Amino acid sequence: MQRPRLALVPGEPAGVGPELCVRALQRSWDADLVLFADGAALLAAARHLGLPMQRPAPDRVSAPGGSFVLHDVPAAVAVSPGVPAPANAASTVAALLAAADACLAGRCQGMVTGPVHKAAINDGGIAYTGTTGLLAAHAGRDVVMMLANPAMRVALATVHLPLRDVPEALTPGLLEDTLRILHAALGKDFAIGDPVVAVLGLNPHAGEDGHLGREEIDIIIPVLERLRGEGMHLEGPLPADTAFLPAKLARFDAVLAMYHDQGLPVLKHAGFEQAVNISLGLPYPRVAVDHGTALDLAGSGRADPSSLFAAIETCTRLAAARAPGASRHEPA
Ligand SMILES: NC(=O)c1ccc[n+]([C@@H]2O[C@H](COP(=O)([O-])OP(=O)(O)OC[C@H]3O[C@@H](n4cnc5c(N)ncnc54)[C@H](O)[C@@H]3O)[C@@H](O)[C@H]2O)c1
Ligand SMILES: N[C@H](C(=O)O)[C@H](O)COP(=O)(O)O
Repeated sequence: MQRPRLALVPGEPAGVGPELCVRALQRSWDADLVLFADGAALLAAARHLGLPMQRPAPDRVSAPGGSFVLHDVPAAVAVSPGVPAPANAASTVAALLAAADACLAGRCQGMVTGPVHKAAINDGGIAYTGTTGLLAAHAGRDVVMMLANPAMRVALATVHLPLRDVPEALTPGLLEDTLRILHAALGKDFAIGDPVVAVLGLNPHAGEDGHLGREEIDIIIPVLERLRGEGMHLEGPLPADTAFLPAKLARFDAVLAMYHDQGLPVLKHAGFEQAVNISLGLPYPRVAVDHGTALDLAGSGRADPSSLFAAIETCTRLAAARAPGASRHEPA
């Protein structure tokens, strides 16, 4: 089977993304990496880290030791590590969309992204709630965010919303679409037959039979009953405070949390370094780091590249599993 070509996008150029990409370019992978980035910021990060980096040339292939293929998306103003410039919001988004276009056109077989600073993009005048939403709108698909590490997979019914907006956003339609996308991806991308999904309640103690909130009774339970009728193996709604107890978690292929901070603190606590963020439902595999821009570390050389490395490995396996004629295997 051919090695997949993966689009690698550092994300916010003033964050740790460029230096983590430079570290990735020192290693050999089972994929060819094509950088969609500001080449000057990458070269500056390499100089700063004292790592080799060859000037990109059109005929170059990626190889360990800093040789890389570049789709150059120059930043509007010089990059200063640790200080995002709103003027660079457009080029940060343009790099993500150029990589998405390469994936949609089949020139790349997957996308790996570093962290993006949501406030910097919005301060630059571009409405942006996250890269998952950007890529979903660009592809015209409904997409589900799922984070995974060796201990667990956690998908989210709602993502980057103010907490006060969550109950209203949690409609039967949204929940049903989310569960269908999650169920299909666990089968197609992760080769799990008849996956078991734990669905959390929204309220404390899953609403305590309606005494602590009615979303479980009015929204979640009817959707679960409907989808169970189609044969999906769904447990819940479970009280979130005990759903992650190891003995329970071991029975689930994935947990669906109702909102961002219901599920992600548990996952990130259990393994920040090895966790990755996978977009389910896109026409191509997209995997991101689980951490943010770490502006406090940018330029220090102390940022841990483990999540980016795990994202490259996961995306390589997902791309290989989707390749024509691929045998089915468990990719992550
Ligand atoms: N994948 C993404 O695009 C992504 C993910 C999460 C947060 N963000 C964004 O990043 C920005 C900053 O978010 P935050 O401060 O809440 O989270 P953060 O992950 O940037 O930082 C939280 C803490 O973790 C540390 N940390 C993060 N990455 C690290 C690494 N690779 N190695 C060592 N330590 C690391 C930081 O130094 C900090 O102490 C926000 O705009 C947020 O929305 C983006
Ligand atoms: N919710 C993600 C996390 O906590 O890791 C993160 O903010 C990035 O999401 P996007 O890939 O949609 O930007």
